[in-house]
Amino acid sequence: MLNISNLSKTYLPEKKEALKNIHLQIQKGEFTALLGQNGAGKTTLINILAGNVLKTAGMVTIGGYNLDTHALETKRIIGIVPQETGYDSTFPVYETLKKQSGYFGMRHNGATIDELLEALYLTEKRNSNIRELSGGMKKRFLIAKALVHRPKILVLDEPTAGVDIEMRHTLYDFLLRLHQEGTTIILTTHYIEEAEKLCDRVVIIDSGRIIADEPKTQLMENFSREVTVEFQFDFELELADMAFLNMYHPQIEEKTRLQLRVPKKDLPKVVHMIAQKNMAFVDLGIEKPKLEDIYLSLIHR
Ligand SMILES: Nc1ncnc2c1ncn2[C@@H]1O[C@H](COP(=O)(O)OP(=O)(O)OP(=O)(O)O)[C@@H](O)[C@H]1O
Repeated sequence: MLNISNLSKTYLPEKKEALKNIHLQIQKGEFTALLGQNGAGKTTLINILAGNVLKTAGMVTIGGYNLDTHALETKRIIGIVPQETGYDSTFPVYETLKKQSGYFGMRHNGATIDELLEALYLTEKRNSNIRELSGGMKKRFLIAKALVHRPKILVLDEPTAGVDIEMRHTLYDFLLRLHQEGTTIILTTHYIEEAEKLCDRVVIIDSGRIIADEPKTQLMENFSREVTVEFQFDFELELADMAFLNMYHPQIEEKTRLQLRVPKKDLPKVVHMIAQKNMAFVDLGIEKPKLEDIYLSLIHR
């Protein structure tokens, strides 16, 4: 669906290398998170796909069309939701979406626009000037604008930044529905829980390079070889009595909870070691690392 090879971008005149030899293949129907710190190169990549920034080297095909030779065709396949909310216009919402449809030769898609306005909670604002929308409404308007031509791929550059929590969850539901209906989605975000909740693949960019690209479950699996295990007892514990567990870094919380860091393969052994000491626990919890921990450990590696 999207094929990026040897993609590089150097901004002149400072010769800032924003992307360094990027390779990325996105299959139809994937929901991919593109993560990276400020300045990692995410927006540059999206702007290249949108045709707003010229690449320095490499090849991009979108839905089989080469971006260099078939720019117009690529625009029909992809919908881009830009990061900035500086989008300003004195035109009304509905009229702008209608005009946007016109660019793609879609003249009778009033029903699609109505549906989008409804799903994005903008129906009441259909006749308002875009300038009068709040930041969060503008974001939703930009999503509608990217979708009026029913693109097969939707790319969103931090769609939920500055959007309140309730509306963020509404957007998650909207994106999940869109994905279920077959749209391929690429999402950049700084909210790791967003990637965790929505995406099935995680690509991490650092200083213009892809440093991780894996199915989310695989990435988490690779990093979750060690888990935190917490045993709850109904009597008070002494750290000195836990020396037999020293290799698992024992810690006592609120006198009755014992926390250990245990490689997964040692879990049965640890339970056995505790049972052998006649320490009957009343509850047991296992905490796997979160995507956030994995992300931080990768970019600081
Ligand atoms: N027009 C430009 N001219 C020169 N340098 C630029 C330009 N646009 C971006 N850069 C630089 O390229 C690098 C990548 O920037 P980019 O905006 O792609 O990062 P990002 O990952 O989207 O960051 P953020 O999370 O802050 O949006 C940064 O060092 C940035 O300063």
